[in-house]
Amino acid sequence: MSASDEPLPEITVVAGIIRDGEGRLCLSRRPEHKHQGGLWEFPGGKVEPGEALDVALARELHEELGLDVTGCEPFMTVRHRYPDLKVTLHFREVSRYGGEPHGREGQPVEWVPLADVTERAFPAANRPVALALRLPQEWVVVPEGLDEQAVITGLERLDPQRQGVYLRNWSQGPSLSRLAAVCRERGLRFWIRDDMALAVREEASGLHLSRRALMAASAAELGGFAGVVSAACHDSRALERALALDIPMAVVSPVAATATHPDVVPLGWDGFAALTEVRPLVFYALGGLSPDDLTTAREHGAYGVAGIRAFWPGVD
Ligand SMILES: Nc1nc2c([nH]c(=O)n2[C@H]2C[C@H](O)[C@@H](COP(=O)(O)OP(=O)(O)OP(=O)(O)O)O2)c(=O)[nH]1
Ligand SMILES: [Mg+2]
Repeated sequence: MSASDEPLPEITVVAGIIRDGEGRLCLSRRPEHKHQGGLWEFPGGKVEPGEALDVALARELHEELGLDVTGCEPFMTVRHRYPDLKVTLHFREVSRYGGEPHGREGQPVEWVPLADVTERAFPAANRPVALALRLPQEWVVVPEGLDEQAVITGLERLDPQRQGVYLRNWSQGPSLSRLAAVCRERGLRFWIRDDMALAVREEASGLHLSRRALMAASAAELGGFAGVVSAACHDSRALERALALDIPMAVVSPVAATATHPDVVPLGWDGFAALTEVRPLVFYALGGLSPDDLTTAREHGAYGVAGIRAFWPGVD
């Protein structure tokens, strides 16, 4: 057996997304002599055998930063293969803690504004998490059959902190400019379908590629887009295509059965997890879900949930 055939060591790590009152993130710098030394990280460390993730995170953040963590929720999971090590990184949002973080092991610790986080040099596994921090946890597809005024009313009720919107059926046609203006004015992140020139012109936050556009796209062309490109994916072929094009976000469906596609076999959460595992993208789960499925989605490799009617603000 040659060295390259030997199985890589594998570790499970838990790391904290810790914010202060101004929304800045707590980052620390890894000591030079450690794996990925000198790079910035979300504080945390290895999970011990049989240890629950919450317990491991509280222990690590106490050891490394002197924090007392009393609440945390799943944020996202990234699986990454370094040349010398396979890591499963469970990132968790720290929702309640006491104390002020300080480097108890001599490591530099800083509060970094969200806009500056991507400037820091991170280990390669952190790429999806650095992007996810800037993305909404709910990706809302505008339902069909509404008139323009009803869409505007809905857009005005979405929460820009938590939600982004896909102007799917409105991506072409005369209403688009008016709807895009409402989104920009409200600071609501919005995606346009397939047409990159239009997405640039409307200053869209994102360009969402249907399967057909995904298969036809070129990396050179997409590289010129400053926003976030996402891809509609139903199978590993589409995901491989997205990876080859360096697309950072994928909307994977259908997780559950939907009325709109009764003939399609749903992935189920296990199928979703199998499809997304070991692929360094930011995933949204779509199909038969509601906003209440966020935690389940995050436990199966997604960062966010996507949907149509169950996410669209009701008109009362
Ligand atoms: N904490 C943390 N580790 C990360 C991140 N990104 C990333 O690739 N890693 C990798 C680097 C390491 O291989 C591994 C974390 O292991 P570690 O050496 O910090 O573990 P530990 O805190 O338990 O330290 P030790 O007791 O083994 O010295 O995960 C990240 O954002 N935060
Ligand atoms: Mg550590």
